[in-house]
Amino acid sequence: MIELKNVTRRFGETVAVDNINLTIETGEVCVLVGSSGCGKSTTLRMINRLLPHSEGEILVDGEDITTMNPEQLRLNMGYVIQGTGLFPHWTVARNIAMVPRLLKWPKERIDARVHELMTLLDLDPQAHAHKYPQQLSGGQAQRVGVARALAADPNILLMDEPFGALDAITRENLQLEMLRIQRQVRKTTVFVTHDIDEALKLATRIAVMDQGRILQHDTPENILRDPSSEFVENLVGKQDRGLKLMSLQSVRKVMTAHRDSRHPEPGVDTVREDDSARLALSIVLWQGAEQVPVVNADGQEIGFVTRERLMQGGA
Ligand SMILES: Nc1ncnc2c1ncn2[C@@H]1O[C@H](COP(=O)(O)OP(=O)(O)OP(=O)(O)O)[C@@H](O)[C@H]1O
Repeated sequence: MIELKNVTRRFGETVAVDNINLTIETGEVCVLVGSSGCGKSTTLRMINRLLPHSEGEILVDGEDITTMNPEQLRLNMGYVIQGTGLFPHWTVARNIAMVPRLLKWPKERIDARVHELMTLLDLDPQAHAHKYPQQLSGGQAQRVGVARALAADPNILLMDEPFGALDAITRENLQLEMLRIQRQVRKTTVFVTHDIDEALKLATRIAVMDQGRILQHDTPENILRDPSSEFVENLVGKQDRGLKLMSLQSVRKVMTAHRDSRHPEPGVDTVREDDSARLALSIVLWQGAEQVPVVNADGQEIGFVTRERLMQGGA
C-alpha cells in the first residue's frame, strides 16, 4: 500500500503538487490523469524518491520512505517511462536483466527470468533477446521497458505515460497486454496519463488532478456516473459518457444465457462474453439486428444479448 499524506512539492515559487492525500491499495492500479503540468509526474517521482517532497509524508506499507535507503526503495519499484529509457548499447536481454544483475542473482536464474518475462510480454526470446533497442519497433521497445521494470518482481510498478509515444493500434495492444499481465502478477501500480480513455480502461481507481490538486479519486464507473465538478465532467466528456460506461461493462453482465451451450450459426457475427457492451451495441446497430449471439472462450454459443437490453445498458 502507498499512502501520500498532505504531500506538497514546490519548485521555487511554483507549487507543482499542492497538499494531496492519496491512498493506493495493494494490487490496485491507480491512474493519475489530468492536463499537462498538473503535477502527475512530480507525484510519481516523489514516490520513488527521484524527487524529494517539500512537505507531508509518503508511506510504503506503513513505512516512511524518507527513512528508507533510496536505492533499496527503487529496487522494489519498477519504473517505466515514455521512450523506454533502455540502454542503447545493451542487448534486450541485458537491459531486462539490469536489476537482477545489480542484485547479483546467479546467471541461470537471470537467464530463466529474462526468458520468462519476454514470453509474458509476447516477445519471442530467440528472435529478440540479442537485438539492440534501435533494432526494435516502438511497441517492442516499450514491452522491453515493462519487462525490465518487472524483472526483480518488485511489489510496486510506477509507469509514466509509458504508451504515450506509440501509435493508436500499438497503444491499444499494449493496454490489453497490461490488463492481462496485471491479472497474472497483480502489482500495486501508479500509472500516469493525460488520456482519459486510457485511464478508464486500465484503472482500478482514477485520481483526477488539476493545478497540483486531486479533484476526485474514485472508480472509473463512479467518475463517469458522478463527476465531482465541471472540470471532471468535461474531462470525461459530457456527451459520450453513456458510451464510455458501456465500454466498462462486459457482455456477460447484460446477456441472456442459453440453458445449454451450442455451436454458433456459421457466418453470423458474435461477441465474446468478456467483450464490452459497447462492442455488442455497435454490432447490432451496424447490422440492424435485434440481437447478437454470445460465445465463450471455446467458441461455443452460450447466450445472446438484445438491442433493447443494450440500449438500457449505458443509463
Ligand atoms: N524540475 C522542475 N523545475 C521547475 N519546475 C518544474 C520541474 N518539474 C516540474 N515542474 C513544474 O511543476 C508543475 C508540474 O509538472 P509535472 O511534470 O509534474 O506535470 P505533469 O502533469 O506530469 O505534466 P505532463 O503531462 O506535461 O508531463 C509544472 O508547472 C512544471 O512546470
